[in-house]
Formats: sequence, structure tokens, C-alpha cells
Amino acid sequence: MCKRLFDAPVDEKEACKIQHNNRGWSAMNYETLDPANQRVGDFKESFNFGDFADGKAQQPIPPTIVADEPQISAFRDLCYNLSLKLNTLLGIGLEVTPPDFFTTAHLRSRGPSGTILRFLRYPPRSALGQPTTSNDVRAGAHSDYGSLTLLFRLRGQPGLEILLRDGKTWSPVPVVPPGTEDDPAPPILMNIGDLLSYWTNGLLRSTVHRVVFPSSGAGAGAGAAGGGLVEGETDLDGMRYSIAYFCHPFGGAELGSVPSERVKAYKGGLAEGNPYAERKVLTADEHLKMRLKASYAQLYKEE
Ligand SMILES: O=C(O)CCC(=O)C(=O)O
Ligand SMILES: [Fe+2]
Repeated sequence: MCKRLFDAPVDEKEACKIQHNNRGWSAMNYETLDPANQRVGDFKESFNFGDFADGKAQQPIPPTIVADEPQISAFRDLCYNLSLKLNTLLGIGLEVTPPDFFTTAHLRSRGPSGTILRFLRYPPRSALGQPTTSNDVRAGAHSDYGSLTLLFRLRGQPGLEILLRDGKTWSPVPVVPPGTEDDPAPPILMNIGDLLSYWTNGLLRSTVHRVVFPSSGAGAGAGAAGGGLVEGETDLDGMRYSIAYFCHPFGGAELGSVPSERVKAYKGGLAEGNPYAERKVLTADEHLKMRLKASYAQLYKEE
């Protein structure tokens, strides 16, 4: 479905261009996740889905995937249900009072949220019209803007790296970590985002990560990504595909530290856990707007 979407004629995608509501299509190099260090934007295309109502998207959708809307909506619902469970487990683990503190902040009944289901496609270097430098990345270094992220990747498509505590070493995140080799699909990766970092004074770290071009070997160029992919998929032309579900609480949720003895006892400090943090209590909406403005310079330049 991702392949069909991104293969759609460019005017179909153009008609769904990303808006200030963070929904829609973002073209190659349009988003820059690490503006301080990138020469050009990310070498990726993405499509963000916001809310659905009765299986219908509440935003323009390329005709090519209109028939898929109910399935995308159902998948988004599954991600939502899983994110609520994970939020409950985090509340229990951190001894937050009440333990469903995070969960209730995420209920759809609380109001609109920044939650986004995102399809992503990253071309191989060989498919780019422009020469790339060693500094160019598929997705620049960043932390995620929501509370937690669910990430779905494909076998044979490495590239995701996290920044270690030392602040300079990048470590690859295996798609199929040891013990999951026999799973029918790679496990869902869960990442902590900025909001859980705010809420826990940095006890939960908003992991800085990026997506790099493979240097050589698996997934490096056209054809190389064929081996070990999902059954039936042999022709992805070296493209890397992923899907991210960015879980956000309702827009008015305040990001002060949560009632928890464990959080209170944590002395690591917010600055260590979240590079963007200042100790001013923002709402989820204020934080999201701030982050979007930094990564979509073109979209926000008139303001
Ligand atoms: O594609 C991936 O593996 C990661 C994407 C990502 O970090 C993001 O979209 O925020
Ligand atoms: Fe990310």
C-alpha cells in the first residue's frame, strides 16, 4: 500500500500536500529533522494520516488509495489500542498516581490530538537525481514529538540508529533482534518521545535517532533489498519502507512532571533527558507547534 501511494502521480500527491495540521504528503527533501546539521532536507517521502471518522480520512487522500481507507483506519485504531495499553504499563511501572494517568490523557474522548500514522519511503542513493555527500541522511537526527512511537520496519531494511548516552556514538537498531528471528513479522519497535520525557523529568529518555543510507551490503542499492523481505515482496527497488505511529495526548494536556515518587526521586534532570526542554510547562499542542516549525521551514516561513 505504501508503494502504491508513493508511486501515485505527483499531482495526486501534490493535491494532498502537508498542511499546518501536520496531515498529508511531504515530498523528498521537504522535511528537515536536523536543520542545524543538514545541507538539504531528509531523503524520504512521507504521508501523514490524522483522524478518521467512520473509516473515512478527514483530509485529502490520493485517489490511488481511497479504496484502502477503511484498512488504514482500522490499522490506526489497532495502534491506538496498543498505545493505550503501553501507556497504562508505563504508569504502573513508574508508580504514577493514579496509574492510568498517561492513559486517560490519551483517550480520544478528551479531544483532538496530534496523533499521526505516517507512511515513509526512503529511496536508495542510486535512485537520486543528485549526488549525495557522506553528511546526507534519510532522516536527520531528532527525537520524536509525541509521547511514544510505534515503528514498523521490514526485514533486510536496516538504517535506524540511536544516539548513545555519550552523545556521539550512533548504534544501529536491529530490525530483527536476537530471539525474534522466527517471528512471522519483525517486532514493533517502541520509542519514547519528548512528552514522556517532560512528564517524567527525563527519567524516560526521548531517544535521539536518525535513519542513514546503508553504506554497502544489505539494502545498499537497487535490488539489494530483495533478500529476506516480507514474503511475496521481491521488487522494492532498494527502497526502504517503514510505518510510524506517533502517539500524542489531547492537545490541552499539560506536560509538567507527573505525580510519582519514582519520578520525584529521579535527579537526572530534564535537560539530560530531552535536549529541547526548558522547565516551562507547555501543553502538548504548544510543544508540537514548536517542533513542526523547526522541521518544516518552508511551510512556516510566511509566519
Ligand atoms: O523510518 C524509520 O525507521 C524511522 C522514522 C522516524 O524516526 C520518524 O519518522 O520519526
Ligand atoms: Fe523518529
